[in-house]
Amino acid sequence: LSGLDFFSPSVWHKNYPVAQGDRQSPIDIVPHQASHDPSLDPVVLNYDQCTSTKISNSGTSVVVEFDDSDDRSVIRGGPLDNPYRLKQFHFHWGGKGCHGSEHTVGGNSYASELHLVHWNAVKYKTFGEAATAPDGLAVLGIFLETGDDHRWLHVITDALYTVKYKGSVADFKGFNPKCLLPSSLHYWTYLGSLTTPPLHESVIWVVLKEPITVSEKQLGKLRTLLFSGEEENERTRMENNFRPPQLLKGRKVRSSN
Ligand SMILES: Cc1cc(C)cc(S(N)(=O)=O)c1
Ligand SMILES: [Zn+2]
Repeated sequence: LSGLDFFSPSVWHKNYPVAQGDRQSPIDIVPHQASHDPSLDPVVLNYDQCTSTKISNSGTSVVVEFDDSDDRSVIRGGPLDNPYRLKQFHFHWGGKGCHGSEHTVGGNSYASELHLVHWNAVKYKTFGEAATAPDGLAVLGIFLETGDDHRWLHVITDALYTVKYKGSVADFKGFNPKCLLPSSLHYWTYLGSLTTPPLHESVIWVVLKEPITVSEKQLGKLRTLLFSGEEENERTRMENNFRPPQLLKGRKVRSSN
């Protein structure tokens, strides 16, 4: 089995017909076609009280989970009518030297993309319920470009050996993702979906314009993860776990200032 069998966007529509829906993600963002909307407020991230709980290998990415039993860490403002509670973050990346972001900008990919997933706990009782509602989730997308080492990413990459195989989970406490934010919170926003099955059309996307910088060495450590489980005799490296851009289908992308 090649890595392709573990991550095959081109066949998802067979089991998930919504893959060909009207608000699928990711998309190619064309900056000059995005409409600047002066009514768009800045996005506000209250991550001060948030701490992580677990790190896991979901079989498609490495996921850091948070305690979302109260509003200790939320995103609000921007295009959002309510505060959305931080649930988890994860990454998408390419193969050695290849690009691996999901959203592209003017047709250009970044090396990787970080997704901070939040849910609308004002309107919905559980994450699962929010994940199927049109305004249920808000995902903050941050591009990663290669250059110098990121001074805090090593906290995550140093823990990856504990979750090498699909299905593994390990304690991962005390990590605050505010250290992964770029200096500017200027963003593009549009209505979209989860980018891996079940591809629910439940995401308000907020994609930051400014990338963060990580080193090729740090990205390479993400590729030591495996798509496969410990019991499988195939050792399939986790890489190229990104879905390509989907059709805009008439949607408008708005731009904060
Ligand atoms: C399947 C899935 C679940 C979650 C929570 C988030 C995503 S994504 N990549 O759209 O942020 C995908
Ligand atoms: Zn994602």
